Amino acid sequence: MITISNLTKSFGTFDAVKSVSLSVPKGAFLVLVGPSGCGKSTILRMLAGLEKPTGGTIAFNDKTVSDGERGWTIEPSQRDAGLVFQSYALWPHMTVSGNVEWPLKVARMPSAERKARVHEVLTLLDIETLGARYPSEISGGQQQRVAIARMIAPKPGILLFDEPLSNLDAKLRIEMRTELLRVHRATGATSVYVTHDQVEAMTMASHVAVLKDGRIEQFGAPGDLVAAPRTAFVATFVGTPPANLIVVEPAGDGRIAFAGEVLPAGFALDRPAQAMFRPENLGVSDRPGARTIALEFAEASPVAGRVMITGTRGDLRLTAVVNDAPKFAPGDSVHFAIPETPAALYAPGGELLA
Ligand SMILES: Nc1ncnc2c1ncn2[C@@H]1O[C@H](COP(=O)(O)OP(=O)(O)OP(=O)(O)O)[C@@H](O)[C@H]1O
Repeated sequence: MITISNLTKSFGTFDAVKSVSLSVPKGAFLVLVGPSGCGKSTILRMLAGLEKPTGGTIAFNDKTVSDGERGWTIEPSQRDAGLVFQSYALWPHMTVSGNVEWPLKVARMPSAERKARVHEVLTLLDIETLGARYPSEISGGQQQRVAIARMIAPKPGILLFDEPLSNLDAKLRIEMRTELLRVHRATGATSVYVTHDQVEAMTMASHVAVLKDGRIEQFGAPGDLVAAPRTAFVATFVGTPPANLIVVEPAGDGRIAFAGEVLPAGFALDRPAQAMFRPENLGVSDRPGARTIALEFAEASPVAGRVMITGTRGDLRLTAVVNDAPKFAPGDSVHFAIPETPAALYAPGGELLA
């Protein structure tokens, strides 16, 4: 179990992490996701004990390991947490087995037990035949497996991952996601995983925290975030593809105005807002219709037997996912049909209205 309470971190006058609170049960796979600079690595480094919080506390299994108010933090090596970075940082002069055995030597585990444990984790990661090789003699994907084997060898209760798959090619990354989850389950540990890739977050997490500017925008199960995004930012950040957000203004007589168009609306609006429409709720046509708006065709791509069409006009960008669509060429007009009622309405500042 991990409990983070009012965690803050300032670098001089800059607040990188602002009063973050969340709690996950033992065995959870928590993903911290958000755009570059949102503070996710700083939170992970505080969990690892590499960085002292400015305020707030971190507890592992009800034991406080960092306390910002009192200004103390338990050493990284004493926290029962293992860390894997984006760069594998294996010791080049040691074999694969030597690398994995090292933390066990440091922990003074007897030799026979050490050898058995090394064999066990290399087998778990499917690299038991590579034990005698040096890091320069194995592939990037294999090196990352060794780094993970080395982290889990001493059986830490908390596994920390900082963008561990971002150096791998796309296919290997997808394979390694499944592998990592298998290892996570086999260890029974609680994992925290940092990524800027929302697809990775949504496919791997039991719990997701979406971060922006050092704050949690929303914390919950992946499905809940997609089904009910609490802020406009979350709505446009999660989902494949993410939802459309249109700035709308009241235009009198139950109508709304956006992007120079006026359409009848199925909802009351008395001030400007951001309306969210899901890609699967928009229609596309090569001809105008009753509730359509014309955008310039940008791109089309197949997604799981359906087709995703994107159009742009100035700042407005709409994406629809439909069963089939006419063939569009660059420069064509795509007429997007807009439902009467949006899936959600957000204030101009991003808070959920309805
Ligand atoms: N040691 C430091 N001194 C000053 N500012 C820092 C320091 N470490 C991080 N920051 C700043 O804190 C903010 C959060 O950084 P952090 O590395 O946590 O972001 P991130 O979400 O992990 O981003 P990325 O995905 O780019 O790694 C950034 O604006 C960063 O410049």
